[in-house]
Amino acid sequence: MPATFVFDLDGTLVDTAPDLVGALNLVLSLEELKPVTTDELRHMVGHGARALIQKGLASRGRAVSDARFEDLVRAFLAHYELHIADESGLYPDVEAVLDMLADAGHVLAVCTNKPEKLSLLLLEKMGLLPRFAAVCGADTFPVRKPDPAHLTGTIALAGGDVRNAVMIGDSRTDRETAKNAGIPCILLEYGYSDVPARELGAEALIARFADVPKAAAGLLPASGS
Ligand SMILES: O=C(O)COP(=O)(O)O
Ligand SMILES: [Mg+2]
Repeated sequence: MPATFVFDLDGTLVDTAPDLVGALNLVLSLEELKPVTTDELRHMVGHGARALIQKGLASRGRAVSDARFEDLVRAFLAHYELHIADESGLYPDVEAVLDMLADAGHVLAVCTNKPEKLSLLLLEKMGLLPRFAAVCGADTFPVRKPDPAHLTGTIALAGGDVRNAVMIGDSRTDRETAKNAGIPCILLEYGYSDVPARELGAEALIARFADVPKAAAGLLPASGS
C-alpha cells in the first residue's frame, strides 16, 4: 500500500543555516547589531522568516517599529533569494532515500514554513523538485504549521491519504503539526530546534536520514513502507 511521506524542508532535507545566517546578519547589520553565529541561528529557525528576524533582533535586545520591521523582512527575503543555495546543501543520504521511497511507489511531499516560492527555488537548485507531488509553503494555504490544515492540505494536494501518512521533521513545530493532524511524526536529531528533538515526544527519533524508511515502517499501517 503506497504511503505519503511529508517532509519538512529546513533542517530536515536541506541544511540551510549557512545561507539563512547571511540573510539574518544583513538585517542585523542594517540595525548596526552584532551578527549571530550559525549555531545560534540553528535554535531560531522553524517558524518562518518573520519569526527568525524577530528572534534575531530580540537576541540583540532590539525592538523596531512595524514599518522598519517590514523593511527588514523585505531586505532579508531579497538577500536570501539571491543566495539561497550558495552554501546550503542536502543532508547525507537524502537523495538516495527519496529515490528508494519513490521507487517503492510512495507519494512524497514537502510541508515547510518557508514561503512557497523560495521553497520551490531551493528544491529546484538542490535538484529535488521533480521528486515531490506537492510543495506547500507558509503562504500556500491561509494557515501554516503548526496548524494541522497545512499538513492535511499538503497530503490532499499530493493525492495522498491522511490515514496512511507520516511527517518527517526536525522541530517542535513539526511535532505539534503532526500531533494536531493525528499523523505520526519522525524527528531528525540533527535539525534546527529550540529544545533537543528527543524532548519533543515524537513517535520516532532518528539520527540519520537513512533511518527514515525503517522508522516509517514501524509507524504506518501494515505494509505501509
Ligand atoms: O523557515 C523556517 O523557519 C522553517 O522552515 P521549515 O518549516 O522548512 O523548517
Ligand atoms: Mg525544519
